[in-house]
Amino acid sequence: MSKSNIVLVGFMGTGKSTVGKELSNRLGWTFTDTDTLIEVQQGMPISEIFRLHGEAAFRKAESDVIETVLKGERQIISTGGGAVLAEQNRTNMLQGGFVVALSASAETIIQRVSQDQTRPLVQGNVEERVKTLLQTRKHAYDFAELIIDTTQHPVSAIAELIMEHMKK
Ligand SMILES: Nc1ncnc2c1ncn2[C@@H]1O[C@H](COP(=O)(O)OP(=O)(O)OP(=O)(O)O)[C@@H](O)[C@H]1O
Ligand SMILES: O=C(O)C1=C[C@@H](O)[C@@H](O)[C@H](O)C1
Ligand SMILES: [Mg+2]
Repeated sequence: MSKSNIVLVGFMGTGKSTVGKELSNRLGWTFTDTDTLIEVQQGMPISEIFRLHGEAAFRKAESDVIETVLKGERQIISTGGGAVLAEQNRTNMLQGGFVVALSASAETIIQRVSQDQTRPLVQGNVEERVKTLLQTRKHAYDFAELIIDTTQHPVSAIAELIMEHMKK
C-alpha cells in the first residue's frame, strides 16, 4: 500500500474508535483519535471547549491537529464527526492516508449515541438532533475512498474489509 495511514471518518457513533482499535491491533499500527488529542492538548473535554471557546475555536484546533498527526505514519486515525466539513481537512486526509468512511442507519446511530450524553452537538432531544445533523451532512463523507455501512456488520468484518481494500 502506498499510503501510510488509515483515516477513519464518519458521523458520531458509526464505529470509528471501535473499528480503529481493532485495526490497530491487527496491523500493529498506532491508534490515534483526534478528539482525544484535542482534549489532551487543551486540558478539558470537548464539551467544555465548545462551552468556553465556541465551536469555531474547536474546529481550528481540530484542523491543526489533523495536519500535524498526518505527518506521522503507520497510524489508524479516528477523526471527529465534523472534521470532514473543512475542505483543507479533506485534502490533508486524502494526501496523508487511505480515507475510509463509516456509516450507519439513523436508528442505529441514535441507539449508539444515546448511551453517551456528553457530545455537545447531540444534547437534548437526541433523536431530533441526530436526524437534523445527518440530513445536513448527507454527502459530507462521500469524498472517502471506501465507504462501509456498519449497521449490520460486526467490527471484525469491517476491519477485514478495510485491510482487503488496502492491498489493492
Ligand atoms: N459494528 C458495530 N456493531 C455494533 N456496535 C458497534 C459497532 N461499531 C461500534 N459499535 C458500538 O457503537 C458505539 C459507538 O462506537 P464508537 O465509539 O466506536 O463510534 P465513533 O464513531 O468513534 O463515535 P464518536 O464519533 O462519537 O467518537 C459503541 O458503544 C460501540 O461499541
Ligand atoms: O460531529 C461533530 O461535529 C462532532 C463529533 C465529535 O467527534 C466531536 O469532534 C465533536 O463533538 C463534534
Ligand atoms: Mg470515537
